[in-house]
Amino acid sequence: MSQKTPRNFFKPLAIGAPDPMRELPIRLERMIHFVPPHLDKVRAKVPQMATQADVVLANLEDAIPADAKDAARDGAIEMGKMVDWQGKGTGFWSRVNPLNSPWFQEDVSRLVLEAGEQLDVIMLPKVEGPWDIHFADQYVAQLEAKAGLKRPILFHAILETAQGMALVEEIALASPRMQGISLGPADLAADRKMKTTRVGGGHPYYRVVDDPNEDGSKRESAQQDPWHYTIARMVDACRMAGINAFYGPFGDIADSEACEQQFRNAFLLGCSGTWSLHPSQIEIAKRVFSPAPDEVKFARRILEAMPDGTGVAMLDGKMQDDATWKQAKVISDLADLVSEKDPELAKAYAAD
Ligand SMILES: CC(C)(COP(=O)(O)OP(=O)(O)OC[C@H]1O[C@@H](n2cnc3c(N)ncnc32)[C@H](O)[C@@H]1OP(=O)(O)O)[C@@H](O)C(=O)NCCC(=O)NCCSC(=O)C[C@H](O)C(=O)O
Ligand SMILES: [Mg+2]
Repeated sequence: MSQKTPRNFFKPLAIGAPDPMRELPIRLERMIHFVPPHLDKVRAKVPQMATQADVVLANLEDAIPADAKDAARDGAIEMGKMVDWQGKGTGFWSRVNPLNSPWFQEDVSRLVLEAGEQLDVIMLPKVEGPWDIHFADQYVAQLEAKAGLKRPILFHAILETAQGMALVEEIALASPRMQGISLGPADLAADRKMKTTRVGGGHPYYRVVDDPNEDGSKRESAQQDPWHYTIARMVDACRMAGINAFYGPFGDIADSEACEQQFRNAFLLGCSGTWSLHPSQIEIAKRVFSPAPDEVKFARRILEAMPDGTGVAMLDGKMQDDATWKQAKVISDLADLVSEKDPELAKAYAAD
């Protein structure tokens, strides 16, 4: 047997560690905002970021130079103390270095021992299979016990290798700590030997061409989304495991239009949120990952038309039944969550 028995699945992995969560906390996580914590100037903006973003993440991995890893770790721990994260309702996460790096052990031990009370989620990069989650799970349980934590720290895996992709379902199910999974399009592209230097988004050469025209005139063509299969599979794995799927980074900070479209495709396919690498992407993510007022109003009309969620109804010429009721519930529940945090949108959702 390669799986734990059902009774053992929810047992703490170390004596004195907190009980694993049976249900994930319901949180609004439209964007995970990346902060380079070794930069004093950017770290000073963290209290302001905490009022704007749903989640603020101290990044210790890629984009942090090797000679700044210690300073980034110190900065991450300071970030934990800069804000009353739980009081504010903003998530505080950190992305640690990979398990095979010289930094992983100290990243995790210092974060859990010195900022464990504040830390909601550890983001684990380059997860290859469930064994990576099991190792980190056991290690964090020991540290939680040592720190006397009462609330378990959750895990978020990044899909960045072909092997991780092939085992995404097993990764999603590996531990009750699993909160979600993000796409890491830059590392995944490299590992798959895709021919691109971009961080997410489309590519001008990835397209389909219309059939030839009889008059020999120029054939139309359109760009396709090279991430469609990956995101759809990630969403299925996550939702099967009862955890959340996230898009990931969009590296062309200047191209806000393409960023918005990539985020929107991910939202429509089932993702809960994305990453923001620059303050300008926070607003884009907020716009995209909050349902549109028109959609919310129509969803609520469906719920009202079928109060017990069964039967059939017609609304504006469109058939509604038990399945569309469930779709409407997804949108209406998300709107309720957004409304708790965003009075402007709450008003827009309530307006006639
Ligand atoms: C991408 C950046 C290096 C751009 O920084 P900069 O050139 O300073 O941008 P601006 O001049 O436009 O900045 C305007 C002001 O905003 C502040 N700023 C910039 N970024 C942030 C931020 N993330 N949080 C808070 N504040 C920020 C600047 O300091 C300016 O302030 P002021 O001077 O007072 O006006 C930079 O945005 C950055 O470093 N972003 C994070 C990059 C990152 O984390 N990359 C790693 C994640 S993606 C990845 O790892 C790939 C993935 O794993 C995969 O495999 O796909
Ligand atoms: Mg990466």
